[in-house]
Amino acid sequence: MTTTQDATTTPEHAHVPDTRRLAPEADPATAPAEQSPNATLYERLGGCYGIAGAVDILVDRLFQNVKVNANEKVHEHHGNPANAAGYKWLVTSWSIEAAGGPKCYIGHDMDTAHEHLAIDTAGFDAVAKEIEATLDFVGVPDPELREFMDIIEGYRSKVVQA
Ligand code: HEM
Repeated sequence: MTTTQDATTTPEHAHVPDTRRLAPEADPATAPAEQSPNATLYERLGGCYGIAGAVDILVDRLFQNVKVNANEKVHEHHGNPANAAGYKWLVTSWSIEAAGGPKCYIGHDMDTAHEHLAIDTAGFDAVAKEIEATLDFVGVPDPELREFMDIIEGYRSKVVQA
């Protein structure tokens, strides 16, 4: 027997969970239930769950982005799916610290991390576009989105070394 979808009901899968809204219930330690008016950007982005959720999507997109991977040295890293999990951890923890959250980043500073990659302005712009599009995609409000993009822009001169 086959079942038919009732057009008047919303199918289960149509509901896309908002990871930022889930954060307080999911992890009260990192995302306070009540946000004070002077909450850090880290808190306003939804704490560890909000940031990790965005980075999960971002890194998958970066690994597939044609402009980002036009740089052969970048592609040596981003072209290998085995690098995804570790890279997601590093970018998540870097972002947590950059947004004013707890100290947890164990990777290199931004100069050292990118010095062997010969990243040019076009490469940086391609990544910045993906970061902005991803924050928008997961529903980060405009003030928080702008604040985080200003932080990213502040690292341009350290990352662009070509
Ligand atoms: C402000 C912007 C950026 C941030 C915050 C950032 C963040 C990071 C972090 C946290 C790491 C890990 C460092 C480590 O392994 O210790 C990393 C490595 C890397 N980044 Fe970036 N990145 C930025 C821009 C870019 C751009 C524009 C590209 C390419 C066009 C890029 C490509 C890479 C690659 C390929 C690696 C891995 C290098 C390796 O392990 O050989 N990044 N980045």
